[in-house]
Amino acid sequence: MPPSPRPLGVAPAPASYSLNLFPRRRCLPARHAVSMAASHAHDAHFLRRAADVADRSAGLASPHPNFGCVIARPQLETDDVEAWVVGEGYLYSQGTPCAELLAAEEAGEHARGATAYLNLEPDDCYGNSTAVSSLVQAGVTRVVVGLRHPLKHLRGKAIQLLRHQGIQVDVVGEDLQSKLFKEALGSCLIVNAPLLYRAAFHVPFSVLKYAMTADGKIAASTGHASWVSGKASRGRVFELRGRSDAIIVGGNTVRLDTFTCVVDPRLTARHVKGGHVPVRIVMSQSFNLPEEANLWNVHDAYTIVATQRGARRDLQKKLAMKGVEVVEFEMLNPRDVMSYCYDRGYLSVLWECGGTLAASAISARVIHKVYAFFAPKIIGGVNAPTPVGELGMKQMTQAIDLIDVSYEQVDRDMLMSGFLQPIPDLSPVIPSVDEIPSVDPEVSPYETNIISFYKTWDTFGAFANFSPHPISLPDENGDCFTWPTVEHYYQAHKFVSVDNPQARDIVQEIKQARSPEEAARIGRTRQRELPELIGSPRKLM
Ligand SMILES: Nc1c(N[C@@H]2O[C@H](COP(=O)(O)O)[C@@H](O)[C@H]2O)[nH]c(=O)[nH]c1=O
Repeated sequence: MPPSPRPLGVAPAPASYSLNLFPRRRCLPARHAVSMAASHAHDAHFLRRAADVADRSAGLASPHPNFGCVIARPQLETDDVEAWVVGEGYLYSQGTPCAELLAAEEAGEHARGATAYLNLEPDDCYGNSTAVSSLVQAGVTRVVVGLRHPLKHLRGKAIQLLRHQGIQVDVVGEDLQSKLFKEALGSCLIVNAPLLYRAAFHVPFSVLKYAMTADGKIAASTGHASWVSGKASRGRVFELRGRSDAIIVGGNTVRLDTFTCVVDPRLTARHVKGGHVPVRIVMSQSFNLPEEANLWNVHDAYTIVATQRGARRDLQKKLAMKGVEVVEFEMLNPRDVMSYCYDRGYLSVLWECGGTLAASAISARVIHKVYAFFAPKIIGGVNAPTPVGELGMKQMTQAIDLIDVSYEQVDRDMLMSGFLQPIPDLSPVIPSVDEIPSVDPEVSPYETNIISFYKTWDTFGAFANFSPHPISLPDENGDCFTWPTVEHYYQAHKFVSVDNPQARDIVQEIKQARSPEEAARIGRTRQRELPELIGSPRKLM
């Protein structure tokens, strides 16, 4: 609870201010009308604080975003800007009062003439006790917004409503352009990275977490893994789980830990009593799972087993009797499971799986961030498992570079975290249709019917060659063949029109490639090595 501010004894300040950025050291008498320019430095400071406040709802508010609201007004009696905060709040669960209402209630009369800082444009606009009505009734005269709402049907609505109520609304990157906002904007993006990724890619924000010894192993060759990382690191893992809607492990993790009686995983966020308990998802194509396991105790947490259609129906029934939900997929793969999680409203998923499944998820481009705990120990073991299995990369130059990498020591361990794909910054975004004429009458709202699909994770990424979905087409003999991806089909058809056994072998090799990346690598390499086998383009269909 911020210290209650001393009344300034002033009438609500006008909507715009002019602040003496270098106030004289002596305290001005409080009766002086407070005037302050919207100082970018102060705005950035409070916006960053709003993002930090919003982060308190991580894992609790899903599928709602993490909203934070800080209401502040200058107090000339003190240089301590923290004392300028008169109220703050965050959405602490679904169906609870919005952050703006909580902040306004805390600020009371001190909200009049103050500025409200929001990490994200509110979503609930219409009706009482909503973000907009709370700010209007509180009497704030200015609102600073970090990010417009990323969901198109909500984008720009609250901003427009607040402006219609005569409140000055400054959006970072639009009305507020200054490098001073770089860090605060970064905080606004990160605190809602799950929502931004979900809105952009239509899959939950996925984090791959593993603990690895200094010699690159996640367990001994026997599978024994208790523990690689220390207690403090495992505490951080509990926090990560507490922010996630679901945790994913492979069947091997359950089998291994249970059969070797090593650590029968529970995958619960045991750091706080009564904290958020994520769903546990086991991906197992064969359904070759133990009848008894901690994970089947649904009193700890809800458990889902994702499997291939028809796998071990007898065991499915037994687990279903224990309250485990079994979901069957035509072809069990990370992207389909993530689409399923998207449909269930999950924002954030934590993958705590073995290397095979981790590689498959990375290849399917559903992993967005990595948390790697490095432990200062050596275990050795030629067959000891490693964090990521086969990605089809044969040259180090193909390695995926992490971006926005952070390093942190956690007791004796080192935590490295980084993004595999940049946070999709949906701002500056196209303002909602009815705002466009006021923004730029020349721009038709339908200008944006051009689509791009450079990457499989673009909105229309399904049109990209690498998009992980099969296509069935007649081959040169007229027989229907199902290609794993368009890339497989494209690379193979460089060689089909040459009647040569080597060319036919290459086509077979590409057909068997386990990923579009591998198909591309084979096609390009063979094309470079044997240009004479490249056929003249002919009707491919
Ligand atoms: N051994 C190991 C990890 N192993 C992961 O944690 C799971 C067991 O966690 P729990 O079910 O909470 O006991 C296990 O299934 C595997 O996914 N994680 C780590 O952070 N550090 C470690 O040293």
